[in-house]
Amino acid sequence: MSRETTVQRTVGDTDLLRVRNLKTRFFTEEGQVNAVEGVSFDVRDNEILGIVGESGSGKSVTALSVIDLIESPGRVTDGEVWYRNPDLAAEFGDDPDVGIDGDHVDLRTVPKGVRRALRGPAFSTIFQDPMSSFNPSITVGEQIAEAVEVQRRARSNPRSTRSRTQGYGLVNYIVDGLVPGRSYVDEESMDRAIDLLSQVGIPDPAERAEEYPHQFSGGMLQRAMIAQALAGEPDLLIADEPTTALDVTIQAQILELLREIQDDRGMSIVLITHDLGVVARMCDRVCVMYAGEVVERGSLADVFDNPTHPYTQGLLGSIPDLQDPRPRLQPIEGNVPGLLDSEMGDRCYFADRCPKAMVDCLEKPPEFDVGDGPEHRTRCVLAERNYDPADALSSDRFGDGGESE
Ligand SMILES: Nc1ncnc2c1ncn2[C@@H]1O[C@H](COP(=O)(O)OP(=O)(O)OP(=O)(O)O)[C@@H](O)[C@H]1O
Ligand code: NI
Repeated sequence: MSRETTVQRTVGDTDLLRVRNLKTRFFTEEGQVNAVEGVSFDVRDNEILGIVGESGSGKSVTALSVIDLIESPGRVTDGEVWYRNPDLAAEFGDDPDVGIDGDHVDLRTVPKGVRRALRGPAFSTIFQDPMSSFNPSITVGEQIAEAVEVQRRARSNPRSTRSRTQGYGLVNYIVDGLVPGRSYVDEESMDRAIDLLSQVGIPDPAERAEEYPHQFSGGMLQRAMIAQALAGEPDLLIADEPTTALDVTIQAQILELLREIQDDRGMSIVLITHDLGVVARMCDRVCVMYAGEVVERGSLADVFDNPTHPYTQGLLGSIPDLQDPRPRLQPIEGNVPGLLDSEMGDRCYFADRCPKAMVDCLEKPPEFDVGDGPEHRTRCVLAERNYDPADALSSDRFGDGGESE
């Protein structure tokens, strides 16, 4: 599917994904938590997009919202997720309920089952903890072969994308519901699994395929998880802190591997990390998140060479030496807010930690065009005016406990 998509795509249209004004809330006993607060970004073909920010800034929830994996008490309440897929666009072309824009389909408007069916062949994910992606009682090879099999059955169905994806969804659903210990993968799928294990750099892949997850080291299991994620030949791989738990040497190897597979397959990666060193080394473009918003975005050079938002400046002020194993971030003073709707208010969320906060910041800043590159945007009034100490905001202007005395 991904190859066809590449051939058929509109000339000049390089956006695989366009996320617009995405909002995700958790409805908790303490109140409504605005975890994602109107996030917009694009993922291009063949790129690695970084999403960076402190813990609790909304990176993971943003990614889960894109692939429709938010669970109760959470819900995506607003926004659009435009995915480029000509087959899907043609399939739903005459459906008045589905948003279509050229080859792009707004996934928030397609049936749930179709969306679920896209996980695997369109989008796949890897996480910090590879153990969570594997069943401890089934061999690694079998689990990867299963992913291959599901994908193959989906492809062998000659009918339309809709029935194909629905078929996939159904199979996926059935596979998910089966008890552990099954062993029905055929030889061809197992061969493919072994091939995938070898592609991600696992030595003696045929032997390793017969082992169980606990027999793998952390780095090797991370590789196996990547193999599993590649089984469906996805257009987009979402990697959420894929190397955080690994030691520096293994981390470098896994990053190298991600770079390689991205290159070889021409796929796109969204790389979520709190580590600016990783962003600098891996990413083509960057979104900086704070308190559920993208506060600055642009090319790596835009954001790293000319950071405009004081939050980005703060993060970059704390960028570590890549060779230096000491702690990664010197935290900016103060804490990420709790994101309770009742405490957020209509202001710049960073103002109470910002060394350049002004009276203007009591109003919520829009996304400004920085003007130094075609796509450099920032949610800070400093894009339009200089800091003036006469307008400085004293901490007692926040009635919400944001003062840092
Ligand atoms: N199930 C939930 N219920 C309530 N709030 C939640 C839930 N899941 C996430 N949140 C809130 O959403 C916000 C964003 O969380 P998220 O996990 O996206 O942060 P993150 O940037 O990925 O952080 P980290 O670097 O620690 O992974 C946080 O304030 C978090 O408390
Ligand atoms: Ni996270």
